[in-house]
Amino acid sequence: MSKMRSVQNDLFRLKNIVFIGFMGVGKTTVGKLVAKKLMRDFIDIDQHIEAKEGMSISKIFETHGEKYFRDLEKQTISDIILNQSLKVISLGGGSFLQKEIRELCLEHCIVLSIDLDWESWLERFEKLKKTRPILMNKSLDEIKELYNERLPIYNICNSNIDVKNSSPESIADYIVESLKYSWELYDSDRIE
Ligand SMILES: Nc1ncnc2c1ncn2[C@@H]1O[C@H](COP(=O)(O)OP(=O)(O)OP(=O)(O)O)[C@@H](O)[C@H]1O
Ligand SMILES: O=C(O)C1=C[C@@H](O)[C@@H](O)[C@H](O)C1
Ligand SMILES: [Mg+2]
Repeated sequence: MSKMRSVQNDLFRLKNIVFIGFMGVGKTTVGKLVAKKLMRDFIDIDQHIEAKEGMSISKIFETHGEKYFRDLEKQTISDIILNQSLKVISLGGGSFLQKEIRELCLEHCIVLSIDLDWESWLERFEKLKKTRPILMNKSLDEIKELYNERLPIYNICNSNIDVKNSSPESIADYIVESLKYSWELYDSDRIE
């Protein structure tokens, strides 16, 4: 009995891994670590846009408005996903709300949602509020409403990762182990 790796399996292994989730849950922090552990290149969409535009996300919102940023986000993500493979990509927290981005990611990538409960998220709020324009000028009640509104969208994914009380390193280890397991499972299904 020999183990044959099919073309389909090779394609599965080439897929980009995409992290989604609410602002500040750790997509950038964990994505970078996962990329390193899998020896893949890492792309953070917010950082990519900042470099391309030569200004911070806050400044882009301030100068051009949110619509301009959302269009840029859609264009950037589509271009990367349709033209690159084997990457680990962390999306901006609001991008998955756009239907086109969601459909593209779900069709072409492995989509992992990083989930952090509201109480744990609140502990990070002070650190986040200066650099996330969406959090500025909003009361905590309004932010909680936004958090709850977005939850069902982040649940449209291939897998949810609950990160409460875990260090970035241990979250990344867990994700890498789970991915390797699913790749092996896929292999063993194909024993001929
Ligand atoms: N597992 C963790 N435990 C404690 N702090 C964390 C953890 N993961 C990330 N952080 C901290 O939380 C903050 C936000 O993390 P990060 O920038 O990775 O979030 P993000 O999901 O990429 O946010 P955004 O959607 O705004 O890009 C950072 O200060 C980071 O150091
Ligand atoms: O959740 C959001 O809407 C955002 C999250 C950040 O990653 C940035 O993309 C930007 O601040 C908007
Ligand atoms: Mg980020």
